[in-house]
Amino acid sequence: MLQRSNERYSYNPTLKWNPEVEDYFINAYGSSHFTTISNALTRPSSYSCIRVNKLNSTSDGVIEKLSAYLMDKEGRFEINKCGVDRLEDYVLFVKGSGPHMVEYGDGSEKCIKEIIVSRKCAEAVLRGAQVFVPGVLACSAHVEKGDIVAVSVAVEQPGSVGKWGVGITRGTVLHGTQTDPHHFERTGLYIGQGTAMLSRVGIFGVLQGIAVEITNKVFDLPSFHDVLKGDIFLQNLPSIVAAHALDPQPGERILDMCAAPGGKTTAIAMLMKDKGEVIAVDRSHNKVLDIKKLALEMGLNSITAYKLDALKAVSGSNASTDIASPHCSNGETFDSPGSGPFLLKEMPSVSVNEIPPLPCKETDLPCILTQQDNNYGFKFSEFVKKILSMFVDKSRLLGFSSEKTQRLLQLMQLVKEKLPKTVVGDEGKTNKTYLSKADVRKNARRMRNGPGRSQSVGGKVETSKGFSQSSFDRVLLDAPCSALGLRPRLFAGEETLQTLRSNARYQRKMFDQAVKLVRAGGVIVYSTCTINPGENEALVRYALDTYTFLSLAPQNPRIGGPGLVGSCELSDGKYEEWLRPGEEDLVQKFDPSSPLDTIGFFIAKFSVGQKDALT
Ligand SMILES: C[S@@+](CC[C@H](N)C(=O)[O-])C[C@H]1O[C@@H](n2cnc3c(N)ncnc32)[C@H](O)[C@@H]1O
Repeated sequence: MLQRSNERYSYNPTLKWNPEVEDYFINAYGSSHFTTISNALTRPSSYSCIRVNKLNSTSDGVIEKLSAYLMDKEGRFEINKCGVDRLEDYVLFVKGSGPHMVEYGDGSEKCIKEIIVSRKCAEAVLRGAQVFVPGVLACSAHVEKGDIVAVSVAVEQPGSVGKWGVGITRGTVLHGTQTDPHHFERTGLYIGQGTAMLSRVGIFGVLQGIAVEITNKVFDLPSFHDVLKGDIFLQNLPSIVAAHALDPQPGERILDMCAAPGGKTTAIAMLMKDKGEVIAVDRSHNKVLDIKKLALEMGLNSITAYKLDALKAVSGSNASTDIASPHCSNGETFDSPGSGPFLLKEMPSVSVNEIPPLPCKETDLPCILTQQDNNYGFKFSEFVKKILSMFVDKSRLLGFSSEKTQRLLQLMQLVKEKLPKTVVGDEGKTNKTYLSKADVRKNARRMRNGPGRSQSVGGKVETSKGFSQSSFDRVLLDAPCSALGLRPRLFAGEETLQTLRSNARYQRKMFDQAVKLVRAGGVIVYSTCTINPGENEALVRYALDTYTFLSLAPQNPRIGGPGLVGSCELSDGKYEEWLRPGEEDLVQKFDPSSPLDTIGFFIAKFSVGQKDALT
């Protein structure tokens, strides 16, 4: 048996990149600096940055309330004002610690029980979160509620045909011996130890809740889940700085083009003292609900949120949308479906009883799909994929990360609940019962909007048809991007030069819309949470060269470093141009390895002169 008591596992991950991307970054940053950045990305920032909602009357004494909350955590966390000019009176840093050596085991000679979590789950744990049920991939046999478990992470490994994969499926049982097929993953990267809040059966039997409460963490940062809701907001320092760069004034009309979950939208509304109009749009229905919920929690009335594709933000605009959307900073994958005719119309009838009981394992999926095809003589797999394709980026459909699988399972459950009740006869012929048109419409709405919608604040989301040209004083484009600045990051190999360039094309199309929407004399702020110059400095070059009436404007506060000057030759022989001398100090680039210890981030602020007829 594998004995883990008193063994020590140091936290020392190496970030894996696609080799082409690595070469490109080395060219941009220099070899040793890029290694430093890459290493910094594998660690969380050493502090949590908290924005206090000054406008909320209950926020009085929030520092005291926060201190009391942190004191309850055995006084492990120090709280300080951030010390940055203009942010000093409302931005706090809560200092964490790490990496720590964790002693795995309960001190006894017994074989240690373990769980393996998905990478996304591990990244959240390293930032202070607990392990939630959907994040658990595998678990030792016989784990019971209250057991001490060691938590490790399944990081993507090179698989067959050049693809990356975790090589482990949800629900896997770990046997604790060296002959366990998952021994390799189990000797992987350990991120802490905690107490199981559910038994093994429970963990794989429910869809949500805390699976493990982490007690010994490799990185010790507090969890702010549900703490002082409405009074404080956990936000990265550069995001707060981006809202300041926009410099919104009370009474103005502001557009936040990619706004969900609303971190910067609410920061902007606060800076405007909630006077004026902040229009926040996002293309995802559920995410628009998130913005509305946050605005309501914070008591901000100046915010109006709409569902809108920012590529069509100018009313009457017919910008092409045939470019794959980047996966954005918050790990967004499930966008709500578009408004096209929903597939219930074409939905075949299925025997409700035959849809496999949930939960089932990811490995079961191909089997379920084929079985259903065989059983019913229609392509059940196509049916499920069709539903899925409305929620996830098609190109990543086959990736089946644990979150996606979980979502698929939820969807299948929903399908099961909402399908017309049919009975399969002896000969396999179906006797159909039909739903009324109203039921069909209601079901379609439920499936489109997700099960939680009726519980959400506001429930309804308005779709905007776009806005008139030059109708905003200021526009923030916090663009969806490759998110290669987010920390901690345990794997980066999924991004290729091709995906990075596709992101850049997408961002330029969005920027074109921003330029049309802002008035002459107004301001555009462009930001990303990536260190990729193709999505940052090259966007600035595109903007300045395409729209000669734009100029880079100074930012206040400016605490980030300079942008990259120069250009680089790409693999297809084309050149990517970055900044020109003199421009570098007008943008701010947050380097994750700098003493500010932030995520990687980029901000450019443009002043808009007299627009020419072409825009
Ligand atoms: C970087 S996140 C925005 C974070 C947000 N600004 C904040 O501070 O909380 C990018 C957002 O862009 C949205 N998005 C992606 N493509 C979009 C599009 N075509 N139109 C509108 N929103 C889009 C995503 O849904 C995601 O919420």
